[in-house]
Amino acid sequence: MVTESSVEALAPTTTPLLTIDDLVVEYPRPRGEPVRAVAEVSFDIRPAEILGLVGESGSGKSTVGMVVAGFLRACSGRLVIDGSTTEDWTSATTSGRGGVQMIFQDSSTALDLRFTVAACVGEALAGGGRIRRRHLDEAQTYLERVGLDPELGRRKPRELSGGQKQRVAIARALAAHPRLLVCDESVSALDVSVRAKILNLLIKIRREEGIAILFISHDLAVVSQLVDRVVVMRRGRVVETGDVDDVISSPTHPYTQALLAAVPRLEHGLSDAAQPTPPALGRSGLPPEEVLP
Ligand SMILES: Nc1ncnc2c1ncn2[C@@H]1O[C@H](COP(=O)(O)OP(=O)(O)OP(=O)(O)O)[C@@H](O)[C@H]1O
Repeated sequence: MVTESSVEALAPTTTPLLTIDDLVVEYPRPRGEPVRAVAEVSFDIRPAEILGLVGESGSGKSTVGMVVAGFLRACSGRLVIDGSTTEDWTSATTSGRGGVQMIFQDSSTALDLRFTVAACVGEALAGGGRIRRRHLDEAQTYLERVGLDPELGRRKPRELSGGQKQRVAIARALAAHPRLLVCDESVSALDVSVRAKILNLLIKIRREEGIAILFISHDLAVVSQLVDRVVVMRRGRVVETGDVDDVISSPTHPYTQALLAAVPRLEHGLSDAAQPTPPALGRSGLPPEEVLP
């Protein structure tokens, strides 16, 4: 378990957990030129850091997340994760990349709806092998870790609420012992109070388990509550990167300024008394406390 002081010791001079250099991704088309979705994207993620990836729809965020998680091949570029370099993109597989787990907006896509909740988590513990009694028993501890009653393990995913399903998806991801969690619009479909609870859970996971998180969202207001640093993408390219406090208080790129202007509750800064106070993140490198409502 990573303690607060050890997380502090990891930031920010430590070797990055993940480095992406000059990533280029194209989607082939049956006819005509391929679609270039991502061009020359570079950034890194430090151990136990929460990095936000923001931008409007179609800016390439999910594409980057899918490459990081190993579900999609890049055309060129370099990805170093935990010291091992990927340049041969033909090695990307549908089973994803070791050490990285991805959680989507619709958790149903990651859960086998025929299974019980315990079996969905147990499947990850079984590592592709047969799900045994001990995996189902151990699954209960993972359900508890994400704040679910282990009794829910007997249900099928369709018998759960959206927030509960998202917790199961997180439990399943944790069961695979990732170093990095890619969350792609993972809270976007949830109502405000459930969303806050899931954000708090991600904060707890980072604090207690030292897992880094790449948090993909079009919603700067949500991102500002959670992340240490932010990468802003537009039309497949990175336009701005920085500590979230700096980017929100003094955005340098006109596109970031426009994105911020489109978020009324951030317009007058994070200290707006009408809004929940976001955690003091970024500069200190300290893990945040659970301050969300
Ligand atoms: N399978 C695909 N085939 C062809 N083009 C694609 C495919 N998937 C995405 N694209 C294109 O790649 C670009 C980036 O898409 P991507 O989904 O990565 O953006 P995004 O920022 O995650 O958007 P959103 O927030 O709407 O999910 C877009 O122009 C999109 O139309």
